[in-house]
Amino acid sequence: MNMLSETAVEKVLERKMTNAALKMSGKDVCVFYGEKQALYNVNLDIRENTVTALIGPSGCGKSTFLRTLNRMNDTIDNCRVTGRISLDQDDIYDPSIDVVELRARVGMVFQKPNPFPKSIYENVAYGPRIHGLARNKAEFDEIVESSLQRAGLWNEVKDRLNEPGTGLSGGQQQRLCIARAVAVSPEVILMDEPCSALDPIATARVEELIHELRANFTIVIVTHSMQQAARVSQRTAMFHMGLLVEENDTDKMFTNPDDQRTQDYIMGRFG
Ligand SMILES: Nc1ncnc2c1ncn2[C@@H]1O[C@H](COP(=O)(O)OP(=O)(O)OP(=O)(O)O)[C@@H](O)[C@H]1O
Repeated sequence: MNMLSETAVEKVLERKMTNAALKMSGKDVCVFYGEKQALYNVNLDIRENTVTALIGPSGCGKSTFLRTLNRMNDTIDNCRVTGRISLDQDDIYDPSIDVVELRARVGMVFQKPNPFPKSIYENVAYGPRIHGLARNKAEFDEIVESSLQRAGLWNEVKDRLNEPGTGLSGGQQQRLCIARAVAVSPEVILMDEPCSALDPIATARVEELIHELRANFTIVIVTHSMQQAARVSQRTAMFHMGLLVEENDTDKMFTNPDDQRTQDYIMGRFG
């Protein structure tokens, strides 16, 4: 966060953590791809202003669970979700839910940076435009600037807002995608291995950003990197073969996990 000192940010976060309210909740979530079941009765709470990391070996269902949180699975043919997933108590699979609005409230950042083939400015202004969040140029300018500020990218791009987003470096493109997600004022941001295509310096920058974004957003991140989960999250959920085997405070998870499978995974014994 650019406007507050680090100590001020820590204080805000500390206050928010102690009162962290339930933001989303999965109850008995099962997911099927055709005949194949990918998730089995997952129960997981996502707390406000908290970074929740989803970890586990390849194919365990982390991304599948992440995608249930904003119904991205709807876009996959033959994918079926059962159970209940709520956002502020409301069932997001209820037929009355407007999926476009849901995805504005629960935004997503993908593995590979995927800016639109448009200018940096337009990449950020696009969402606010389709959701009618600004009335005139001044309001769009304000959203674009504040979103780029929040994504820690403003100073690097403020003099070239009309240049293509695809001309930025990989790390800058990913921060542009984060600015794009932030621009529609989501409540929750889902991140599916957001650093897997980035070098260590760009990764560190995005991790720092995740830490700052927590003051204003609830974040759920899928990561293959245990070190990353330990660095960025406060809660960690460990999946194995479609089951949620453990959910715990991140510190505990990485020092003294309750489940043997978590221990084995953390020690590199499988996956
Ligand atoms: N579109 C799909 N169609 C059919 N099966 C799928 C599809 N997507 C995922 N699966 C299967 O569902 C299971 C869980 O996959 P998922 O991608 O959620 O795991 P993951 O833990 O995120 O894995 P990775 O770390 O490798 O990305 C796997 O067996 C996978 O093959």
